[in-house]
Amino acid sequence: MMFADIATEEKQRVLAELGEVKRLFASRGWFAGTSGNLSIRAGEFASDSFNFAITASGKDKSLSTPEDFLFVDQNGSPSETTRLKPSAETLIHCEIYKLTGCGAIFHVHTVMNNVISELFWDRKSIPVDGVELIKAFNIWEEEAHIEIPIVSNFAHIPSIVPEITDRLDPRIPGIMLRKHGIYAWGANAFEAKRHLEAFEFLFEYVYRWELLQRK
Ligand SMILES: CSC[C@@H](O)[C@@H](O)C(=O)COP(=O)(O)O
Ligand SMILES: [Zn+2]
Repeated sequence: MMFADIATEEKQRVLAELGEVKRLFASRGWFAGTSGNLSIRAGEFASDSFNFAITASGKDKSLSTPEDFLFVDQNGSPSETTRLKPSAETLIHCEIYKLTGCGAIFHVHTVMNNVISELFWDRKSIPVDGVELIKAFNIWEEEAHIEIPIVSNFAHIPSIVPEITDRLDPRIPGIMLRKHGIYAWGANAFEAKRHLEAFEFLFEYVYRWELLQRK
């Protein structure tokens, strides 16, 4: 969908929702040292044509300013003239939208997600066994076992993308970057937030349980 064809109200809705999520996550300390980025799609999705609003790069995300977000297209290029720079990790958002057709993507760095990504790096995924909160991912089997994929982290962002393409599991609405952070997505901001919160809960559960087993 062309950016010019998206209604002004839809663009305003997306910016308002992003602002709200950003403030909430900032209050949880989820944007340490300018880390993290958030995006919400605006308008219709086609795998080769879509637009989304994303956090501008390198900003203090605990502050709210008129220059917090900009719209980009499916290639990560600004949809309109702006002096703002999109997140350095915009290409990861582009790829996740393309692969899933989702409506929102939230990325945060936490100590817990960094520790757990290194703890399970050898197996390239984080195992979770039968924890109730797996249901937040719409997985309803009794005692479900899931594996949350972990991919390599490179300073050169385009190098991270092929591994995401390869490892993304359609059942699991998130992917971990090694010693970097989690990307979680959903059909809309409500769902992406639910998924992100569930991931962080499960990471802490798995970490604590793992420590108890090792005693
Ligand atoms: C300042 S450390 C975090 C960054 O390197 C990056 O991983 C990140 O999440 C934020 O980058 P940004 O370009 O602001 O979206
Ligand atoms: Zn990051």
